[in-house]
Amino acid sequence: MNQPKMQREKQLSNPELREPVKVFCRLRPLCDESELPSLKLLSPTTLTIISDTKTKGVRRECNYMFSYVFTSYSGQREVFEHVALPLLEDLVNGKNGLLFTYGVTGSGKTHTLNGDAANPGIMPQCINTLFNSIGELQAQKYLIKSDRMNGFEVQSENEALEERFRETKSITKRVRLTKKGSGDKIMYNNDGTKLKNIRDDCLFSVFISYAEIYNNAVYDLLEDSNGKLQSKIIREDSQRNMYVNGVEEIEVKSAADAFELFAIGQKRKRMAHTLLNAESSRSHSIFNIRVVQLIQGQNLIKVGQLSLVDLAGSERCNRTNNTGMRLKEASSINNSLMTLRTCMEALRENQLSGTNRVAPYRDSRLTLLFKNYFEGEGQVRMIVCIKPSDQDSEENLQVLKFAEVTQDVQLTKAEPRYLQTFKTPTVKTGYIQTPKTTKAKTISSFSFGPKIPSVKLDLQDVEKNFAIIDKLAQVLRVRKQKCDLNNEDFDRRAQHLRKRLIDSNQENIMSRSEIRNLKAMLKRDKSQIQNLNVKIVDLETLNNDFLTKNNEQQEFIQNLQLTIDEKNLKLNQNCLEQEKNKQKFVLHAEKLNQEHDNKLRKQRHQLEMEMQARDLKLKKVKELIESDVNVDLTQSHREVTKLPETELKENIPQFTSESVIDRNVTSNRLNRGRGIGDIWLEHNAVKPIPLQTVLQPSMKRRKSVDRLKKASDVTNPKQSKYCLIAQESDGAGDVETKLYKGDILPTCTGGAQVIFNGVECLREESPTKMPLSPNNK
Ligand SMILES: Nc1ncnc2c1ncn2[C@@H]1O[C@H](COP(=O)(O)OP(=O)(O)OP(=O)(O)O)[C@@H](O)[C@H]1O
Repeated sequence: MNQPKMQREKQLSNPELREPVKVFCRLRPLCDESELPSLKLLSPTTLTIISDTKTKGVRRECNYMFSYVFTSYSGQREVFEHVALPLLEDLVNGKNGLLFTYGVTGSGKTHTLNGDAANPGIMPQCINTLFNSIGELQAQKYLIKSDRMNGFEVQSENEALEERFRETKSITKRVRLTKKGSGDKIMYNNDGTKLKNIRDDCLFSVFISYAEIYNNAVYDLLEDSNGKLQSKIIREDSQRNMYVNGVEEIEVKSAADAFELFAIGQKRKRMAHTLLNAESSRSHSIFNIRVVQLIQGQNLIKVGQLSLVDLAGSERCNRTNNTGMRLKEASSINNSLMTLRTCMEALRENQLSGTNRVAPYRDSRLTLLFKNYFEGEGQVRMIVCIKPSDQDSEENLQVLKFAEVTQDVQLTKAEPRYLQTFKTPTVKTGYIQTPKTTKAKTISSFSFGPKIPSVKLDLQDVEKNFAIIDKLAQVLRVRKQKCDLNNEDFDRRAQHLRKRLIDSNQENIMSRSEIRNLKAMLKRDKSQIQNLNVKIVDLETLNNDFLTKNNEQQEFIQNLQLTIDEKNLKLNQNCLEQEKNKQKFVLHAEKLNQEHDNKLRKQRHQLEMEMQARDLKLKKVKELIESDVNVDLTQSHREVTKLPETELKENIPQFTSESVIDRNVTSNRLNRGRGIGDIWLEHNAVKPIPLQTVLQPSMKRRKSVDRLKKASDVTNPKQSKYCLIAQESDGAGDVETKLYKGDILPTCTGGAQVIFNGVECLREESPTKMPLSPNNK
C-alpha cells in the first residue's frame, strides 16, 4: 500500500478530517402547468418520489435526503450561494473543488451551471465574484505561467514583460484565439458579490481551461486548431492530480476575458437537437478555474482549482428515438455515467464494510480525470437536476438512487497545497509588491550566527575570563540555535527535495511506462503501416495490371472503332454506288424498254404488214384454187392440201401463250429452197411405221423428239424449223404420212412461236388394192 493511500485511510478514520460528498437537488419547473408532479417536497432537505407501479396498481412513495433541495421557484442566485460560494472561498484559499450536475436529459443541468445573460448560472457567478474579489490583487500578466504539466512557474518581470509585449504585437496563440472569439462573449449580470477574507499579501492569477469528453475521448475546447480538435490524454502530475495533458490554460485578467473563452468553447462543444431537448449536450464539459496565489515574501505559491462539470444527460433510447451518431453518443454517455456510479458504489462499499473493492476509474475518461477528487484531493459537490414530470419518474428514480449512493461517500477534507518557488520575480513598478528575496539570498540564509570572537584568557584576571567565556558561550548558544534552525531548514529542504525526487522518480516511471506504451503503439503502428504499404504495393500492382489491360482494351476498342468506321465508310460508298447503279439501271431499263417497245411496235407493224400481205396472197391463192380445180396429181404424187382447221389445231404445240399458229399455209414451194443449213425439230407424235419410201423429207440437221417436254425443246435458238410427223394407215396397205412444217420464231418475251407454213404428204399405196373410183379420190 503506498503512502498517500495509507495517509488517506488514516484521515478517513478521523471524523474531523473527513466530509461527505454534498449532494443538492434542483427541481425544474414543469413545462405544462397542468401536468401532475411525480415528486413532493417534505422538507428543505427531503424529497418524496411517487412511483406508480401501474401493473400492480400500487403507488409507492420513497424519501430521499439531500443537503438541500431547490424547488422550481429557487433562482440561480440561491443555488450559487448554497452550492458554489463555499467552493469559491476554498478556491481562493488554494483548495480544490469539483462541482458537477447530474440528471436525465433536459432536466436543467446546463441551465443550472451556465444559465443566460439575465439569469447567470453558477459558472458566470463564480467568475464575476472571483474578479470582484481579487480585482486589486492581481499579479501582472504572465508573471505566473503554466508549465503545461499541471504546474505553474513564476517568471521574472523581464520575461513577463516580453510576453506581454509579444501579446500586444498579436504574435502569441492566445491572442489569436481571443481575437477569434471576439464578439461571441455574453456579458452576464454582475451583482457585485465579493468574497470575504481575501489575503491582501498575495498576488492572484486566474487561469481558465475548457475541455469536453465526447465518445470517451478528451478534447480541448480552447485549442488553437483551425480544423478538427485532437483528442488529449489524461496524465497524473507530481502532486498526484489528474490533468489533461497539453490542454490550453489561458490566463484571464477580467470576467469578460473568461466569458469570451467560455463562448469560444461553447461554440465548439458538441450539442444536438433531440426529441427531449432542443439543445442537448452530447458530451461532458469541464470548465476549470485555477487560481494561483503568490504569497509574497515566502517564495510560495498556492494553487486552487474549481472544476465545473456539466455532465451530459442520461437518456433512454426508446424515449429519444435516437439513431446512428446520436445513438452512439447516447451509449457513450450512459456508459461513462454508469462507470461513475460503479466508482461511487465501490468507494461507499469500501468505506462502509471495509472491503477493498477497486473503483474502475480507468474504465471511463470522466472518472479517470476526477480520480484524485474521489480519493480525497478536494471537495466534491453534486447537483442532481430533476424534471418532476410523471413521464420521467422512472428515470428520476435511478438518478435519486445514484444521489443516495454518492452522498454516502466520505472524502478527506481538502487542504491547501503550497508549492515552493525559487524563482521569485523582482517588480519595480506597478501596484504589485513582490518579495525582494532572490535565490542567492535564500541560500545565504544558511548563516551560522555571530562570528566566534577570539578568546584571550588572562590568567591573572579570572573575573575577566569568566566574562569572556560567558560572551563566548552566548555566541556559541546563538550559533547553536542558528545551527539548529539551519538543520531544521536543511531537513525541511531535504525532505522537500526528497519528495520532489520521489515525485519526479514516479513521474519518470510513469513517463517510462508511457514511453514504453507509446513505443509499443509506435511499433504496432509501424507494423500496420508496413502491412498497409505491402497492401498498397499489391493494390498498385493490381491497379497497374488493370490499367495495362484497360489500355489494351481501349486500344482494341479504338481499332475496332476504326474498322467499324472504315466499314461504315465503305458501306456508305457502296450504298452510293448502288444508288448510282440503280439509277443507271433504271435509266438503262427505261431505255431498253423504250427500245424494246419501239422494236415491238416495228415488229408488230411489220407482222401486220406481212399478215396483210399473206391475207392478200391467201386470197389470191384461194381465187386460184377455186379457179383451177384440176391439179396435176401424177407429177409429183404430192398434194398440197390445206389441212382442216380442227386437225391443225390439235397438233399445234402449246408452249407459250404467245405461240401463234399461223393457219395460213403458205406455199411450201416458196420455202423449199430456204433452210438448207437450218436445224429441224422433228416431232414424232406417234411412232411411225417404217416405210421403204424412195422420197425422203430433206432434214439434214435435225433433232428428233417424240414428246415436247419443256419449253427449251422449242426455244433452243439453234433450231429454226419445226416438223410434226403424223401417220395414218387404212388397214388395206395404204399408208399416208403427213409432215406439218413451220418456222420457229422467237417471241419478244423470250418464248417461241411456230408459224406453220406447209404440209407435206407422203402416200404409199398397195398394188393389190382396188383402184379408187374417181368419186372416191
Ligand atoms: N430551473 C429552470 N428554470 C427555467 N428553465 C429551466 C430550468 N431548468 C431548465 N430549464 C430549461 O429547460 C431546457 C432544458 O434545460 P437544459 O438544456 O439545461 O437541460 P440539460 O439537463 O442540460 O439537458 P441535456 O442533458 O440534454 O444537455 C432549457 O430550455 C432550459 O432553459
